[in-house]
Amino acid sequence: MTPLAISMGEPAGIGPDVILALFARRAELRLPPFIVFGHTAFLEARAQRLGLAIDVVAAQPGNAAALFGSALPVFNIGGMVEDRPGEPDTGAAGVVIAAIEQAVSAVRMGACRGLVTAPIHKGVLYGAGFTHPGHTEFLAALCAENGVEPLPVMMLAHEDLRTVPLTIHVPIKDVPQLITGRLILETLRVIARDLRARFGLAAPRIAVAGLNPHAGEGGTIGREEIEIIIPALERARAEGIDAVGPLPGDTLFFPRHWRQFDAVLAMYHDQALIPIKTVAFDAGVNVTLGLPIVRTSPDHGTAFDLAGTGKASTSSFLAAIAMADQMTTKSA
Ligand SMILES: NC(=O)C1=CN([C@@H]2O[C@H](COP(=O)(O)OP(=O)(O)OC[C@H]3O[C@@H](n4cnc5c(N)ncnc54)[C@H](O)[C@@H]3O)[C@@H](O)[C@H]2O)C=CC1
Ligand SMILES: NCC(=O)COP(=O)(O)O
Repeated sequence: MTPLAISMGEPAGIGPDVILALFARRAELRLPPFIVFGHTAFLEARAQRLGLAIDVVAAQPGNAAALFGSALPVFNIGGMVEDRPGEPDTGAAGVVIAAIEQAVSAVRMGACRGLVTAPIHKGVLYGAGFTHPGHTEFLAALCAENGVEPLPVMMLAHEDLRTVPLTIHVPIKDVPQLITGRLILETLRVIARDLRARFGLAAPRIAVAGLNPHAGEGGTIGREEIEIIIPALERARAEGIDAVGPLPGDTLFFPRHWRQFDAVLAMYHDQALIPIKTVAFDAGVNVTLGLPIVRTSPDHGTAFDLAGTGKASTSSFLAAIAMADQMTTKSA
């Protein structure tokens, strides 16, 4: 069976802990085979620290499934990575970045089915010269065809609540300038297409939040709704996209309201992520739409405070593996 690819993420964080903890329970959880793109010696050391009796073996995607029953298959990325939980080191950034690059390459070549990324620490990578805001944009760059990048769309998904931030990791002061009719329309196209293709929803219905309090209160508390969002929604509806809005962001996430929709397009990061992390921090999945590959991730970050302790919850990572498995099995 073609394995899933998992990128190791920030070594000072909980990503490696959670991968190892889940691998240790792979039979009980009936996990699909996966191969970790990371550093073998580091993963051995972290497993030992956590008291997990795991054999770590250098592998290739082609033999990962056969090894998975007896040892953790790792596509080794050369470099120096020390087992120092909670103590990030920019010296390991090259391995973290190369792990993502190699994993994407394996998925694009068909050697792996889909990609699950463990969390990276953006501040640490920026300190080492990484210029992409996060995985989402980096993955789009890695998936460029003839120099043209696909529009990557971040979705946080849990059961029937799915939220999408239109603008992602940008300062809040820049948000109004970044909200354009074109970005709204193109994002809605990606959401509608991937809700059909990846989530199997035949007729997706998308709610769109306003930017301003009370969605601008008829233009008296801001005019972005009237000047930008409403015209974009009219164009989307003319293309057959079932988009409703702009709806006030504060009442949209009242369960009776969001349950009427298959996804909510929010205008900025926290408007989209606070609701899902409030109702489903343990089981939310970050899935990137718009890419030619399947990519999922847990909704949490590196949690330096828990790294190396064995106390991190594995639920969200498990949900991310299950979603990648389901999406790639369907399309296989
Ligand atoms: N996909 C990714 O690569 C993501 C990366 N990050 C990055 O992670 C770093 C830290 O971000 P924070 O805002 O501190 O968020 P965080 O999710 O790392 O931690 C927030 C709080 O939640 C707790 N927590 C997180 N995951 C947990 C788990 N599995 N089990 C139990 N408790 C858990 C932490 O202990 C902490 O108290 C940042 O650099 C951020 O950019 C954040 C989200 C996703
Ligand atoms: N807040 C979500 C997050 O930080 C994940 O970003 P990305 O690395 O998936 O782009």
